Amino acid sequence: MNPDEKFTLITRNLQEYLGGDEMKKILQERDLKVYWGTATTGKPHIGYFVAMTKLADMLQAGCHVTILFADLHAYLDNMKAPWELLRLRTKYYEAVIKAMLTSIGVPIEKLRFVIGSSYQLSEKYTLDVYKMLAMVTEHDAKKAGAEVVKQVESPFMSGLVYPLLQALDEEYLDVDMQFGGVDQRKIFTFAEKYLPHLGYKKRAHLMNVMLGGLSGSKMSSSDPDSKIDLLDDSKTVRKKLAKAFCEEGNVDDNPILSFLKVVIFPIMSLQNQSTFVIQRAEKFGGNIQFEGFESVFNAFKDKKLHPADLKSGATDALNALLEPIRKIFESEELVKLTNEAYPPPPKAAPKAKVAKQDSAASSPKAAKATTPTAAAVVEDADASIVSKLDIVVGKILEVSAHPDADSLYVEKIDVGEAEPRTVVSGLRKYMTMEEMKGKHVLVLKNLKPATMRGVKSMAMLLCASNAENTVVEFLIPPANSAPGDRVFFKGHEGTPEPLLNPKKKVWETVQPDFKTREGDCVALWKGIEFQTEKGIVKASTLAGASIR
Ligand SMILES: N[C@@H](Cc1ccc(O)cc1)C(=O)O
Repeated sequence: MNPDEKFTLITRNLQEYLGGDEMKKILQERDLKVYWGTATTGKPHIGYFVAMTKLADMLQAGCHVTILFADLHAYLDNMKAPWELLRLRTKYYEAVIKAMLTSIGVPIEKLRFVIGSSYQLSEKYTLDVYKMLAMVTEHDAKKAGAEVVKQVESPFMSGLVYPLLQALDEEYLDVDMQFGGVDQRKIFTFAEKYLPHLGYKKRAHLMNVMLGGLSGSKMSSSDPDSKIDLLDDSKTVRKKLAKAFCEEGNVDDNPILSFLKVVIFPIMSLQNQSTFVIQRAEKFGGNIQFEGFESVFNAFKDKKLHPADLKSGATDALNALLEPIRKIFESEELVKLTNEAYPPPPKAAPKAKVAKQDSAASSPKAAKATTPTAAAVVEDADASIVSKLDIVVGKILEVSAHPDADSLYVEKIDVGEAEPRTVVSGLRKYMTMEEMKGKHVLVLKNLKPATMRGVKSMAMLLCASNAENTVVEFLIPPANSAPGDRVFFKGHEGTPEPLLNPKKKVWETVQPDFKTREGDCVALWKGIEFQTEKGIVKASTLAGASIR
């Protein structure tokens, strides 16, 4: 490969890169040195294939590739990985990433793997951190981390230090360029600005596209419906892809097409294949074949390729990538590591059966049959019906009076998604707009949207109210809550339904068992506390009150 060909391969399918001229200049003399870092937090999902595929390109183009397991960063970012679990998480990441690379045909012995804390605590590095602390403004540090570090109400200093260390890593890993998702952009430009202040060279930056989440926004480790775990079994993969957003003829907003474009086809091309086959039964017209991504893209755009067929082809291709990873993770050692690194929530209810059995849920008998003790939970899927509700923390961004109804407000609520949701609530009798604005609240996200006097409400605010219905107040999430934090009930954890089927009356079944506790106003379902990762949920003054 000549330098131009290398450059083309290194930069293909990227969303963006900075420092192309410098890269080209170096390529005239030698191969490039690059690193990709990952904070060892939640379990990696299939979105990571995008970066792995790119690393495969880079290796093919002669690059020296380093993978950084950024363990300290996982801790600095709001303790996404708690200190005790940090080593285990790092081991898990190492095993998963290596399995992914093997699965796409990358020879892992050609890569260098480094753990962040192995050099980030050295005297020299530490002194550089202090030097940066003395010259970076709080404003710049905050801005740099805004898309990467979890944003909370009372931010910790660790989140401000995070981008500083990421910038320094470029120097200490001795590379020409850093590669990462386009979400890293602000940290990358921060590094470009500050490394020269320390007398270090400014590096080039390469950014891959982010795979859209299956349900619309970005794929997130904390939203089980938005992501496909690398260890999901083939049936689950099929089911999740079947539900993914993929509108006929729509090529602009299509996670399935993106996945084919940035993962499947590049991997095929590295293996000198270009034919993509979608298996289809004879009675539906038999298999379909495509040469290159463009031909799939065009067929879909022209509505000659149906979403169901596209999904089916993508499912098979993805399952083929995941199968070797699943195999590797069957080993006793890795099963143990997985459980230790990601301890399952205590006494989790069996998830598998929850989905199909809810028809009986509308019968009051089924709902009342269980007692609030965790022991009663097991086996009976309906006993955990509450886990079907998708209740999350929201932040009220705006409130206005409904244009056509005296009792209603219209709010814009940030529920941790790309866009705030519009919510209509009958709260005008009970509180002022000023009392609502900026508040953290609980919202139920997966009721079927309802149009109220011409305004479509995309979620429901949960409130406590007294028996006479004269006092209504918000449920208050724990301190430091952030939009999108999910509410769960100990012993009844599960995956919420994407959208509740109104006929199954899940909300109607669960709601009568919602109460605030006598004495301390803690919100309960059948005596079990409303809880997020950060603590428990309460009403401010109403005890023994209903919740709706
Ligand atoms: N910021 C990266 C992790 C990372 C940390 C340190 C680095 O040097 C590089 C990358 C992420 O979001 O996962």
